[in-house]
Amino acid sequence: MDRNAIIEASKKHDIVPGKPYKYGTAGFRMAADLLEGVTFRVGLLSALRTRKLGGQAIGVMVTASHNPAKDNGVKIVDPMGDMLEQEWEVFATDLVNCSSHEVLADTFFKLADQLKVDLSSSGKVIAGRDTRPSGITLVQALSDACAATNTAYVDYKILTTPQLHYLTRCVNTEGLPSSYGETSEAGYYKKLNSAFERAMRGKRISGSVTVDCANGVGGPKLNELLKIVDPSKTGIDCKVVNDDVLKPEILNLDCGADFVKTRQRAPPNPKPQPGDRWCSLDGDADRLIYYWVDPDTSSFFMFDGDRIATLAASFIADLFRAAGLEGELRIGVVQTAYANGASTKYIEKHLQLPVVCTPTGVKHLHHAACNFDIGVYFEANGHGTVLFSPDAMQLFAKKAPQSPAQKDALETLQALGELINQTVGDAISDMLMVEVILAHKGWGLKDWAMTYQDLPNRLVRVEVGDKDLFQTTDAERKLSHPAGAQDEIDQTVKKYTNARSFARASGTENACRVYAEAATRSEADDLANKVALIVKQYGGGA
Ligand SMILES: CC(=O)N[C@H]1[C@@H](OP(=O)(O)O)O[C@H](CO)[C@@H](O)[C@@H]1O
Repeated sequence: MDRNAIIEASKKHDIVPGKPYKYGTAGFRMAADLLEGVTFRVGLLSALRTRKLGGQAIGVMVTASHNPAKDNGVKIVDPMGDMLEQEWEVFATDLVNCSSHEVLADTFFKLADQLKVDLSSSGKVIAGRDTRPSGITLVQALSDACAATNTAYVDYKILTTPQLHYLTRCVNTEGLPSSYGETSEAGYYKKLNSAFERAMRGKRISGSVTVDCANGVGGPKLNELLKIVDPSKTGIDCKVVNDDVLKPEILNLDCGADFVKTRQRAPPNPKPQPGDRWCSLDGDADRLIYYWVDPDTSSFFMFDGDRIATLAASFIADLFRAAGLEGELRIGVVQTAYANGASTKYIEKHLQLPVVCTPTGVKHLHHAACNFDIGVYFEANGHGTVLFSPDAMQLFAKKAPQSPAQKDALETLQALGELINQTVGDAISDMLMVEVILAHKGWGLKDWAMTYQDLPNRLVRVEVGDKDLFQTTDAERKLSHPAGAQDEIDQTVKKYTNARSFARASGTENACRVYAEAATRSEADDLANKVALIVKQYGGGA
């Protein structure tokens, strides 16, 4: 491998030196012009990682996020489709923060040495990007890094984030008994469609579902899937809205999962009619939020990640009982501190399932979910999935059913394991899962809404002088630094009924986040504002 080739390629994608960057909650995030040099360096890291893993392919995704002007991201996907191993996040950070092209090339060779990577072996990187034009120059930086390091490179062009995770796993399991599916976008649709039909088991979906696609990549991809879905088999009636990807400026504008979750209301356009079942994806189709306007009360009701997790966990636990598997496999739910306290209580007390709390970011939830035979994980914002361990899948296939009901439950479990994306939270796959579960339970949204009542809550973004002053412990539920801040938060929380509040530095934005919940709306709002003031006070001046 040629040092000069790396230096020359790096010069084409200069990086604006500034503050040090860290591999955050979901990869590196920053304005597109800065991200170009970062993406080149992510390519170098991937060239090392694929070789370290014996040539298994590494995925790199350039993604859409909430603010198309400022907030762009690049992240690395490991061979089985899960997030980059944490130890390697540090190496990624080291490469990104190199001060010159020469230092970068030297650091690359030094890391190869340190990690005992054979640079003469072969490696492979596959890439995907969202619908924004900035993605084109970003993947060019990636492909230049691969060329300079003799790494095979395949550009899958525009994809949803979960599709790239799917493809990464498929490439690496091709021809193996553990093959995850056909390594193509068409293979992804085929797998979903066939598992969806099998999971429905002749049940019919009642009413239509309207999917707001945030004017992001989920729109065209969902339309692709719908081309092969046969509604006569399941009764699915899926209407796709906000699927215009030709105008990048309207991505996530007044629509999408993040809009619905943070504003706690439906997108203004098109406007849902009372009683209609709606859901929203986010810009790269890895988050999902359901909602409706209750025709009886005319009030807006949202089914966020916590609700989707409880729905999935209760259905799968019922199937376990029906299949005679109780006690044989462990089901658990993984949440973050942002999960509504009422959902946690419902899972522990009503469903009688264990709950684990991890730091923010699906990489943490995913790893914790792997510790269960069936691990249901969702962030409150609608990002999550259900992981079925290989042992669990084998048991469903092998166990001899004692009755037609057991056979039915075992086959439904098997189909769910195929339908639900096993690599990462996938809004399209999760949406089909929700439709399957509602149809099996014979539930309308009212039934789903009645399972428990959310505690009123408020999430506030607080700009501070230095967010890095804020360090947390206890799965981000407490501040260890700055000294004194947590005591003040504790004293404030005590003054409210059924209250909980915490603060942490965002891993994707230059700000802190404060979450508060309490018995009433006004108490939750008031508490959030008080804690935000404490954070501001300790935040090192704006
Ligand atoms: C409160 C919240 O929604 N935080 C989001 C947000 O992370 P922050 O580290 O809070 O900025 O972006 C992450 C990546 O999309 C997502 O995983 C996470 O849930």
